[in-house]
Amino acid sequence: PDAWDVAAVRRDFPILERRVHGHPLAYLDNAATTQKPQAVLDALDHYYRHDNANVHRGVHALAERATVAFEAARESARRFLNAGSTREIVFVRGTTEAINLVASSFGGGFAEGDEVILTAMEHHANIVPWQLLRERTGIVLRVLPITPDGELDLDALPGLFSPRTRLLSVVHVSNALGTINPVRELVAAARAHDVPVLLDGAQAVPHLRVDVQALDCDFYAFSGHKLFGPTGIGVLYGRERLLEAMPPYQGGGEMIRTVSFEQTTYAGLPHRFEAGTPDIAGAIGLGRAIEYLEALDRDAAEAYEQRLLAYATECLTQVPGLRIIGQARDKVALISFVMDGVHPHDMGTILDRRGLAVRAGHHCAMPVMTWYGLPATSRASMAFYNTPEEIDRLAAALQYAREMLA
Ligand SMILES: Cc1ncc(COP(=O)(O)O)c(CNc2co[nH]c2=O)c1O
Repeated sequence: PDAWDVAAVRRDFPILERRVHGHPLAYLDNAATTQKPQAVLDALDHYYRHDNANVHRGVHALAERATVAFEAARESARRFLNAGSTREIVFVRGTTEAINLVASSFGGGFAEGDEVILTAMEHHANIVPWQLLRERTGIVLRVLPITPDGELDLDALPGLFSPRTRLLSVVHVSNALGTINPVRELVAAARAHDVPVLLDGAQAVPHLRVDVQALDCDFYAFSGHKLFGPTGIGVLYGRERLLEAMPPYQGGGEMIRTVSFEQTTYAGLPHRFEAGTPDIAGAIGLGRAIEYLEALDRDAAEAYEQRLLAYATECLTQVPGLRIIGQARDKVALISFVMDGVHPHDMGTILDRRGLAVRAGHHCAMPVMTWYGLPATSRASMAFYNTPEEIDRLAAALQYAREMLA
């Protein structure tokens, strides 16, 4: 019997009752953003209805309540990542801003000729910030290749380290391929060269438990909207020792202690990296999403998703002319695919007309598409509220597309 009651979980997500083009919505685009449980929607409404005020330094009741709720969300994020201290939890807009913050503040100290190791599997959010840093500082980017199955070519990793290597920045789970990278192995390899590691956790956190102390990584980034929380809020975990030595990312209120035209002193961690009025409601919503996840049986959810991935892989493999892109041994419930004779955008439209929401395109991972010689793929990305029936509808629609267009 299923330890995972998907019908009960689906009742937590109002939007899943929607119909699209006259069909029940089958939302299979979770890698782009996830849907939100009622508890998160209630938390956002409750905050604005009962507790809204600006945070920190407030001397009135509402400001105190808002500050307590905001900092409680930070504690939830700390607990979720098992960070050692809330001083290591910086609220950002999302994974993109988290990586830009590290590139700008931590990378700002890099010298011409210093090296950053990336991989060919990265999302643009973990490529372009390093290219912007390269333009400013003259650093060198080294790229770890991937294999035809969509795994990192680990044999090539040792040769990429040099005495000039300053950082290894790598995706934990690929949004284009679904690959789960062996991040503990990657951190151990970097540690052997005394090189810090940033992990892009955007696609990992909705599927896997993350323990930054066990991983021994130096930075970990994720977005609230991939974790059943609001958009516009995310978290950068930074090892306290490193954050303490980093200059501020942005200047303004909240991040200062004293300001004069002669000299300004900065706030301590983590507020030094949080200039301006934060996304208070977003942080509270994220904290609520984390509590929602913590109340679930995460082992059962992971096992359910893996069964769904196996079923979907079996169903799609049987569709004539369909090729799955990314066959790593360790994957989250995400399948990229192409079909001979049907462009992914046409495929997306056909599926949409049947209420099936998938993503078509390069998924902000153009180097991955280039590696496979493809302009784009279709991508079905599942969460623990998707069902085998939705996979059956997807497979039937793919068969239809094949008969109509190929
Ligand atoms: C691996 C990875 N890194 C970084 C990001 C950027 O996150 P953001 O700052 O919250 O936008 C994404 C978002 N990935 C996707 C966004 O839309 N479709 C996707 O696959 C991602 O999948």
